[in-house]
Amino acid sequence: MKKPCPFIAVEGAIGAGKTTLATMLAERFDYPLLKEIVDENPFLDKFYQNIEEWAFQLEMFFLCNRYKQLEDTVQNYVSQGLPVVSDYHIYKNWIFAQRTLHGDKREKYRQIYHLLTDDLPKPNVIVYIHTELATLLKRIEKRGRSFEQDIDPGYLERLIEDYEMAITQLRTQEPDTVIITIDGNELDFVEHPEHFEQIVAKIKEHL
Ligand SMILES: Nc1ncnc2c1ncn2[C@@H]1O[C@H](COP(=O)(O)OP(=O)(O)O)[C@@H](O)[C@H]1O
Ligand SMILES: Nc1nc2c(ncn2[C@H]2C[C@H](O)[C@@H](COP(=O)(O)O)O2)c(=O)[nH]1
Repeated sequence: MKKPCPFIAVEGAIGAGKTTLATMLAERFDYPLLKEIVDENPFLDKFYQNIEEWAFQLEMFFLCNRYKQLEDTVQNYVSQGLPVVSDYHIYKNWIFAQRTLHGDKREKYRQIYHLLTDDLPKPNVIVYIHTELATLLKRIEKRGRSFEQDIDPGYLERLIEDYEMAITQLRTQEPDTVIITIDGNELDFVEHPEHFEQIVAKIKEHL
């Protein structure tokens, strides 16, 4: 059977190395790169100062932006049979929203999330970087975004667990999606070219 055109998403918690790896993969495979725009987000700074107060605005902002980006990606690449690599999967909206929203607001968000995303094509390959808290903290510090420097380690710890659960669920809910898990503590694709080659080889098995 003919394999579908690659639509690869790199996922993992904050600072896992998604953008770095997605950029390297796009270059290696010569695929267009779909990248999250973070610096223009007007709510992130406020969100980290008061999560309860700003969570709904922030989650809706991410959802609307990603919906627009995904719509464009489908139109420009996926529906034309062209490959693409992205540094996120749309499902991450729901992973974060379940962590940051509660009660009525979560339910409203859930309905809007499904309305917007259920009928959109999803990535057929997910490269999931699993990384421990200590590594995430180091990378967040290295990246140096001021608003992320005081992130509660407890929040990151819970996100790591949320990601683990979400990936397990996706394996069951979407058995046709290839999910490649990378140990982000052991495999250092930045410092060790041979580690990057291992990741490329694993992906190639599924293309
Ligand atoms: N394997 C790695 N080894 C060392 N530094 C890394 C590695 N992966 C990413 N980084 C660095 O960590 C920071 C966060 O990486 P980034 O790709 O922005 O993560 P994410 O997109 O998952 O939030 C950046 O400064 C990046 O250069
Ligand atoms: N509450 C949410 N925060 C999000 C979401 N997507 C990203 N983020 C935050 C996490 C980082 O501070 C920053 C950039 O994300 P990276 O994973 O690329 O480091 O934005 C979200 O959907 N909800």
